[in-house]
Amino acid sequence: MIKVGQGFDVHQLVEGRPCIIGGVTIPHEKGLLGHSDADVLLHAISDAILGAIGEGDIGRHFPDTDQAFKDADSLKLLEEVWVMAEKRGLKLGNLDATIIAQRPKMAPYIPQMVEVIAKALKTDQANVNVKATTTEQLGFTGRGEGIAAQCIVCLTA
Ligand SMILES: Nc1ccn([C@@H]2O[C@H](COP(=O)(O)O)[C@@H](O)[C@H]2O)c(=O)n1
Ligand SMILES: C[C@@]1(CO)OP(=O)(O)OP(=O)(O)OC[C@H]1O
Repeated sequence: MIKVGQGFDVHQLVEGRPCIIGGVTIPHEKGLLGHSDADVLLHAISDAILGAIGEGDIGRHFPDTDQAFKDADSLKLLEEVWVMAEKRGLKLGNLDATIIAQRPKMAPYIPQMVEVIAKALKTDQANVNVKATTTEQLGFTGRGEGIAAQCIVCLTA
């Protein structure tokens, strides 16, 4: 059995917040705003997994109206989502994710993101691909107002 899912998320970039992406804190003059730590990449991955198993999205499981998730570590949320996939007898086939950001430069941090994500999903790093693109200064990402991420996953029984 093969299950596929896709996820997409956006968070605003503001001053006074840490810039945490893929479980890695990246030095930057702005950080991502959210109820949780606003890790846009881990949210897109979580939503892709939840999509693959027909379980809606992270807002359904970890509501932003619940103080329990205020400043929540999104890596812990991803680990909880992964338990739901494992309970269905599923393993990660592979995932492919894209961070959409004009700045900061993600490339130096991507190997560490892959390591963190592979560990959370109990898989080989070869099954996890993370990449980044600018939008050539166009749109909200291009103006540095926010960062987006998207992900597709393939889960196998
Ligand atoms: N925030 C980003 C955006 C891009 N990269 C890397 O730079 C390459 C060129 O980006 P383009 O948008 O001009 O295609 C891209 O392939 C990424 O490797 C990055 O590290 N951080
Ligand atoms: C992650 C959660 C946790 O309350 O809060 P946010 O950081 O606001 O992130 P979002 O991508 O809007 O998803 C909703 C919530 O699940």
